[in-house]
Amino acid sequence: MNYCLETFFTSANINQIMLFCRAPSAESSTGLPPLLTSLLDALSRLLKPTLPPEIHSLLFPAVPTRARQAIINRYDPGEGITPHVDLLGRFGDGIVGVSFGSGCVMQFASGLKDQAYGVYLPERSIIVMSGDARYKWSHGIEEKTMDYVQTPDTLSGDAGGRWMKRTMRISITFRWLLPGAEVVGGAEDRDPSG
Ligand SMILES: O=C(O)CCC(=O)C(=O)O
Ligand SMILES: [Fe+2]
Repeated sequence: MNYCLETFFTSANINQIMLFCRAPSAESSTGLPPLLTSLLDALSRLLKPTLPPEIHSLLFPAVPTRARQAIINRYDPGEGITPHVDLLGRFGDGIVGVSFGSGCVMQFASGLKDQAYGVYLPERSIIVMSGDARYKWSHGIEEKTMDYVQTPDTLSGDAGGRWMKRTMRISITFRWLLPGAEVVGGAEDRDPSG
């Protein structure tokens, strides 16, 4: 969190940073900053026991052959992101992200099924999107300063949920760039889905 604030979010009007890294074999690739590389290593380690092996190797291949993007978003309380599916023409399957500083509810909606769910992403939690979650469901964050959350202790009883106040949240999300998509430029590069 402090690294991001000191390195990237040095002024109030910067709230999104994108970093790109080519596949290791590519010439002139400097790679991601060491802190993000260590974060990826930690995610790989932490998720190994829980993710299905094919999803784990999709996210953390032994030898990456594709270019990767890290997108870092900063949200002050009350800010959010419009529901979207990450750009189909730019990003591949397998998205992994971490919340820092604050939790928030992420809304998932499926137009096809006419269904919507809010999922609380606690601070320091990891989210993985793949398959239908990546392609068929939109995700977004409502512009709120608090989220009403049912916690495990309230789910079963009738005590209801709890209001969780948002503080500044920084998310770091890693996505694969589709072949050719590592060539950056043009108006579409700044959009709600990054
Ligand atoms: O802040 C987040 O966790 C989500 C960011 C996101 O969906 C995006 O940048 O495409
Ligand atoms: Fe997204």
